Amino acid sequence: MGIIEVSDLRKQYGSIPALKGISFTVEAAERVVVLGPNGSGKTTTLDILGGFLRPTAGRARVLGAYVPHLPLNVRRQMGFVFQDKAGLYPELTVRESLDLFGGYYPNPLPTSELLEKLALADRRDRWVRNLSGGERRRLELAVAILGRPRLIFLDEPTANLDPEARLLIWDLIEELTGSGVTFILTTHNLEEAGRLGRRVLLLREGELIFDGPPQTMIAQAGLPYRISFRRADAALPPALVVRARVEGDRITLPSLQPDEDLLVLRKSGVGLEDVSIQSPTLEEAYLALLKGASHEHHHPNAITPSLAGQ
Ligand SMILES: Nc1ncnc2c1ncn2[C@@H]1O[C@H](COP(=O)(O)OP(=O)(O)OP(=O)(O)O)[C@@H](O)[C@H]1O
Repeated sequence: MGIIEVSDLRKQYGSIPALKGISFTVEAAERVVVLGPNGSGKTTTLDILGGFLRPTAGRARVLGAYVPHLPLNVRRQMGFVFQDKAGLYPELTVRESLDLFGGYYPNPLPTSELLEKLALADRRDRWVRNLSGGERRRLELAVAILGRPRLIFLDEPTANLDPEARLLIWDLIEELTGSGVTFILTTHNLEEAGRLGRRVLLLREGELIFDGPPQTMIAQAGLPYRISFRRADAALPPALVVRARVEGDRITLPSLQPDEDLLVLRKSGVGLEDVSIQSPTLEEAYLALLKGASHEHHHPNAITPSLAGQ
């Protein structure tokens, strides 16, 4: 049984279809990044899985219970950082907040350990109302993990954070995954998605158009690699010269088969120096797949055959 099992989930806000029937399963200790443009249904998905929002149709089972009625013993195993929805009390200090929320759980992490982990030790006596945005986010994360949850939802956990705070959060997420915690998070930062996401769910207009590892997403987009090398005297083979971009003594060649093209180059006697092969980025793949999906999306089943097998 998966930690999360979603089947043909739909959400309609009046006449707005926010989710048009998505299905997926998440296993223990997976780290799933939900990607998609503004309004594609990411927050709606997390809200439904957290038990905060009733789906219009379809089913979602979380830790063995069906949403939206998640019993207390299930909710105690879940942690959340949601945009602008954290129930922090402005008139409490950081330490008082952790002590208060810790009281809700049978075996909370010690406050001192949380302060240390989230680099909040020197802010322990500051009122929540006076915390900076980044400090507040770190406190929200501390509250999310203090009950030792098995499943953590993070909606844009590092939005507007400085690079240091972002790294601290990435390290914490990786550490917790190592101890078996399951994460489902959203981000608009493709670097973050590539770093954290062992699996990507890509939403567009309420439809799931890709589900798989970031590397597969890059491959799926069918974008060229870039072979780059320094110019030598010999001419490029005519088959490749039409694709080459020349800048000073550096030549860049877009290539769908970099290994084959390199072989052709080497055989042709072109002296290659400083050769590098650059893969398309996750961001390029993201943009390409969304464009492909927009092309398809007037058809009733918007998942293209090549994506459907993922
Ligand atoms: N309470 C609501 N009432 C009406 N429409 C809503 C409501 N909440 C969300 N929507 C609409 O549902 C769609 C999906 O919204 P959702 O917040 O899930 O998108 P998102 O992918 O999280 O976007 P973002 O990246 O901007 O956070 C959008 O068109 C949004 O306007």
